Amino acid sequence: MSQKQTLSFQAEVAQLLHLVTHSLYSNKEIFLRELVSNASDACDKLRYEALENNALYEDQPQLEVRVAFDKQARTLTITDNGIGLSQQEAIDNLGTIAKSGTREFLGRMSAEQKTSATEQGQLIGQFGVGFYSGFIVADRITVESRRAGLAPELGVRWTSGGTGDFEVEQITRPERGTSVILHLREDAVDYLSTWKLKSIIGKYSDHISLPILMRKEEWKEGENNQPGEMVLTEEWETVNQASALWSRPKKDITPEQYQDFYKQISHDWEPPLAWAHNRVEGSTEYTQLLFIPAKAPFDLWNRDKKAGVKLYVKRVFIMDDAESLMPVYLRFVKGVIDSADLPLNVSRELLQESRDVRAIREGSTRRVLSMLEELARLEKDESASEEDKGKYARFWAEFGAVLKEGLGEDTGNRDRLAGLLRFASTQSDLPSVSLADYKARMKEGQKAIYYITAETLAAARNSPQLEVFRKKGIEVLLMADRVDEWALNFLTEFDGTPLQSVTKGAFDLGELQDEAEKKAAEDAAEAFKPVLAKLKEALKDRAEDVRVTSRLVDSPACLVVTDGGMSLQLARMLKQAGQKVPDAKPVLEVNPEHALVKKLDGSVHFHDLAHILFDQAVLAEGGLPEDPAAYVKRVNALLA
Ligand SMILES: Nc1ncnc2c1ncn2[C@@H]1O[C@H](COP(=O)(O)OP(=O)(O)OP(=O)(O)O)[C@@H](O)[C@H]1O
Repeated sequence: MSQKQTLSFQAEVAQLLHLVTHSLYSNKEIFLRELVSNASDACDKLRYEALENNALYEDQPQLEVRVAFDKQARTLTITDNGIGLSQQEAIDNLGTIAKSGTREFLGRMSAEQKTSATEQGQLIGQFGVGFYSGFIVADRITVESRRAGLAPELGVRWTSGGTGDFEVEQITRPERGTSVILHLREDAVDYLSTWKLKSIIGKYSDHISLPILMRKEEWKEGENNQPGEMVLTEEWETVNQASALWSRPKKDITPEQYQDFYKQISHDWEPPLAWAHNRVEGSTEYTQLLFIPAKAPFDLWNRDKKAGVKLYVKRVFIMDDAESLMPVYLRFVKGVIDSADLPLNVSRELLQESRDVRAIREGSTRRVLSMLEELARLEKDESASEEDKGKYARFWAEFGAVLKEGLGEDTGNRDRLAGLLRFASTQSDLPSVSLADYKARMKEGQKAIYYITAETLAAARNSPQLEVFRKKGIEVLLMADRVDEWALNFLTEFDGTPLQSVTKGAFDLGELQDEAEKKAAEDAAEAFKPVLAKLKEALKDRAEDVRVTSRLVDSPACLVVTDGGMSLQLARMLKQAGQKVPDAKPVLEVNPEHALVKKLDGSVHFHDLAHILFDQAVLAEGGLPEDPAAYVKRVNALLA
C-alpha cells in the first residue's frame, strides 16, 4: 500500500464513537489514562515478544512513553516505543472493536437512552472505550506507527475525524512504536499545560511501570518589561513514579493509590469494595493485589469473558486473560498476580498444567473468600462505619448469583461458600439471611433448613407449600435466582443440618408436629382412602401418585416431586432452553380439610373437579395447564 486509502469504521465503532463524544463529557480527562495505558500495553507486548527475538529492541532497549504538546498547533501527542502497528494492524485494530459482547453492550446503551449522561458515561467507562476516548477531546486523531522488526518504510499513518471513516497511508518512520496525535477541540485547550497533564498522569498512571516523560519547563523572565512565563526546554523528565504499585511495600501505598490503580485496570469509576495486597512466600512465591468491584460489569453473565486478573512474571506483563488464575465463579475479581517463579515465556498450555499456577489459583481463591468473609463480618460489627456495614449487602446484590456457581464448581471451598450465601426468607424481604442466621432461629425440634425455589420471589413467597410453615412460624428460605436450583443440588447440608426443599419429597415435619396432629392426619388419610383411589384413577395420566397432605392450610392441592427429582420449575426452565427433560410425573397432594376437596366425595362433577384441582396446582406453582382451553371449559361448566 502506498496510496492513501479511505476505509469505513465497523458499524459498532461508529456507534461507540457517537456515544463517546456525547456521554463522556463530564469525565473528559480519562482519555489520557486510556492512551497512556495503551502505550504501556504496547511496551509490555514488545517486551514479551522480545523474549523470543531480542532483535526487536533494535537499538532502543529502554521502553518509555512520552507526552508532549504544541500550543501553536493545538496538538497533544502520546508516543511510545512499544510494539507498534503494521498497516494491516492499524486497519484492523483502530477500525473495529474486537471485544466480545460489544453488540449487546451497544444495544443496552441505546435501550438506556433515557438514563443520564453521567450514568451512560459510567457504563461506557466500564466497557472500556480505550483508544476511541481520544475523540472526547480531539476532533481529529492521527496515529503514526511502525511495528517493531519492520523496515522504516513500512510505517503507517492513520487519521480520522471520528465519524464514519478513516484514512490510512504508508509512511517512513525510523522510530519503532506509535505516536497518537490529538488535534484538540477548542474546548479542550486546557490540556495544553504541563501542570494539568502532570496532575492527570499522577492521578491515573503513577503506577505504570514504565517511565512517562514530559519536557521540562523552566521559568523565563520577560524581556522589555513583559511578564515572565514558563517555557518548555529540550530536556525530558520522568513524571510518574514508574514502579509497579504492587511491588511497593504496603505501608507506602495510600488507599487513594489503591483505588486509582483499581480504576485504571478496571475502567470502573467507582472505588472497589475491598482489596487485598500480599506477598505470598513458600514453595511458590508471588504477589497478589486483588480487588472486589462495587458494581457488576455489563457482561458478568458471559462466562467466557476475559478474566479480570492480569498475570505478570517479575513485573513483566504476560497476559490478561489468564483464566487459570481464578475460578470462573470469581470472574468479577480484578487485579494483578506477579509470580517470581514462572518462566517469562510461559505459554497458555503451560499455565494450565503448572503446579505453581495451581498453587497461585488456590491461594488467590482463598484470599478472595477471606476478603468476602471480612466484608460479611463487618455487617455485624457494631464498631464498623455504616458504609462498611453495608458493603457485603452491596456485594451480594451485584455478585451473589455468580458466587453461587462456586457451590458446584469449587467443592474444596464449598463450606466457606455456604457461609457466604444470603437469602430472602419468609421472615426477611431482603436477601440478607445467612444459613447461620437461619440455624440460630430454628424452632426446637426442627431438623432441616427449609427452602423453596421459584421463578420469582413473589411466586416463592405465595406458594401454597409454605402454608403450614407459616402457620407454625417456621422460616423458609426463598430462592429465585436461575442458578439456585442447580447450585442447591451441591449443597445438601450446612453445619450438620440438611437442606430440604419444601416442594420435594413427602411432607414430614418430624418433631414439629405433635402427636395429636399426626394422629388427625393419619385419620384423615384413612377416611379419605376411597376418594384418593378415585382421584388416582381420574388423574392416572398426569400424576404419579395422589396423597393426602398436612402441608396445606388454605389451598386445596399442590404438586410435589419425589426426593432427588428435578423440580417442576427447573424442568420448565430447561424445556424453554430447548433441552431434553426426562418425563417425570409429579405427585398431587390434597388438603382433606379444604371445602373443594371435601366436595369431591359423591360429586357428579368428580372427574372435572379432579382435573381442575390438578391444573390449579400447576398454576399456583407458576406453570401453565397442559391444555389451558380444557381447563377454562371445565371451570366455566362449574360456574355456570
Ligand atoms: N499505542 C499503541 N501501540 C500499539 N497498538 C495499539 C496502541 N494503541 C492501541 N493499539 C491497538 O489498538 C487496539 C484497540 O485499542 P483500544 O484501546 O480501543 O482497545 P484495547 O486496548 O484492546 O482494550 P482496552 O482499552 O479495554 O484494554 C489495541 O488492542 C491495540 O492492538
